Amino acid sequence: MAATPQPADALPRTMSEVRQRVDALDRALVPLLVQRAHCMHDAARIKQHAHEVRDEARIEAVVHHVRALAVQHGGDADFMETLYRAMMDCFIAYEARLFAQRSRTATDLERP
Ligand SMILES: O=C(O)C(=O)C[C@]1(C(=O)O)C=C[C@@H](O)C=C1
Repeated sequence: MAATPQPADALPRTMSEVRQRVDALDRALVPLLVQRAHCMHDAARIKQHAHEVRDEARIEAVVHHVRALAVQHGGDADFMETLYRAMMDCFIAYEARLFAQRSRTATDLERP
């Protein structure tokens, strides 16, 4: 998502150009998402009880934060909230799986 609208002469004219831009953004995004997923390993190691994995108060705090960040970067707060709620559901499912594995093996997980 660009911080400011692009000048008309810099706008992509073809789908190939649009997709090149999307691919470049994904190359930047995926490593950050991998790092975010690594935080779930840490959370699954630190949390003591399965009911702590989903933390509604923290979810609302993250949503509040990313809505403000979206606006700050010229984006749409409602879109960012929808994206983050769906994404956090995925992270929570991932963390729950890690927590269950940890509980089964009764050993602390190491970061990959
Ligand atoms: O902050 C936590 O407790 C986390 O485990 C991280 C995270 C997140 O994806 O940001 C995931 C699960 C919780 O429900 C809240 C937030």
